[in-house]
Amino acid sequence: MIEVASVTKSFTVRARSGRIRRTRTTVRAVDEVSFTVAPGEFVGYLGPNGAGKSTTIKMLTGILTPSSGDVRVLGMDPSRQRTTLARRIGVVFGQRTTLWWDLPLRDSLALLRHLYRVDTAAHRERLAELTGLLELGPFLDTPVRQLSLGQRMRGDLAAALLHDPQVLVLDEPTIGLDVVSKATVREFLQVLNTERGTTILLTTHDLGDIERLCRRVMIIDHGRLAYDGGLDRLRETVGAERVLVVELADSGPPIELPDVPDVIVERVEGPRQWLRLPRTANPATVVAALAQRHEVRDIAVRETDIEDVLARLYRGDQAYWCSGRPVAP
Ligand SMILES: Nc1ncnc2c1ncn2[C@@H]1O[C@H](COP(=O)(O)OP(=O)(O)OP(=O)(O)O)[C@@H](O)[C@H]1O
Repeated sequence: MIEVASVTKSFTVRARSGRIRRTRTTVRAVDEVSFTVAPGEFVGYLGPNGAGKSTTIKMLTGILTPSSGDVRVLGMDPSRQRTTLARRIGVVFGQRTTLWWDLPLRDSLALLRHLYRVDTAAHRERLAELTGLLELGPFLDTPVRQLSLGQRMRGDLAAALLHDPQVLVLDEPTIGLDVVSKATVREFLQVLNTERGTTILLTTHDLGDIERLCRRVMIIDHGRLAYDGGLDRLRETVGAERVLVVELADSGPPIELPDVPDVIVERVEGPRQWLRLPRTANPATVVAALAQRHEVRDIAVRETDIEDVLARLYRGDQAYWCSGRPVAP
């Protein structure tokens, strides 16, 4: 559905070096990136600021042409077949709108019907469906400029999906939204993916989006694909720790477990203690060692926040890798 093979995109940047002299430098925004996205997948595309996410998305949608390598979306070359491709994919840039500012939302969507060449009956049916799912009814007749950010984003999603595309590419669709609007957008995307089978590539800095929606994540850093796989494997690969929250029968000093080294008590609150375990430690062994020495009332295992995992990765605590195999930075 989406095939990216050894794609590089370089930009030439001119900078002033002195009062008159200008120097040219080349920035490799995307550097030899390869991945494929199969039909029906929901993939998160992550990376720190300036990593190369938007540049990749612009190449997938034909806005930018790769400097080298090959991009195929639905079998098409996006930069050469941009118009044809536009009728088969949906694109949402959270920071921009495709809607006409002065027109009521309904009229903007009607104009897009002509651009996408959707016939009237199909448009009516699709609009009714999207109006229901995205709860557009109360503001369909409001000019776009008067919509709240959350309402506008729902309008933009409807605009991107009016022509029933097989692939949806989203660049920060929940940016700036409140918790309720975020939940509406996420629920909608989930339905779209699971019930309609729409293939979705989602770029976001919001890890809530990723944790709730994506089975697979790709991480790009300095233009290179640094990870491609599941969130769980990412936690394991980064060597993230787990925390055991233990509730003892009585308050006491920090727990000591000489048989299980590397377990650190990070917090004590009355009878409750927080034990940090390295990823390699088996929680069952720790629980057994605890039970031998203490009367345990309750125990819960807490996975490390994916935010911490990514912060470690972005700081460069780990070697670069792809598909579990380290690759040179
Ligand atoms: N038109 C351009 N000319 C020169 N450099 C560019 C251009 N577009 C992007 N870049 C550079 O390419 C790199 C990648 O930028 P890109 O916008 O793809 O990052 P991003 O991952 O989308 O970042 P963010 O999360 O901040 O949106 C950055 O160093 C950026 O400055």
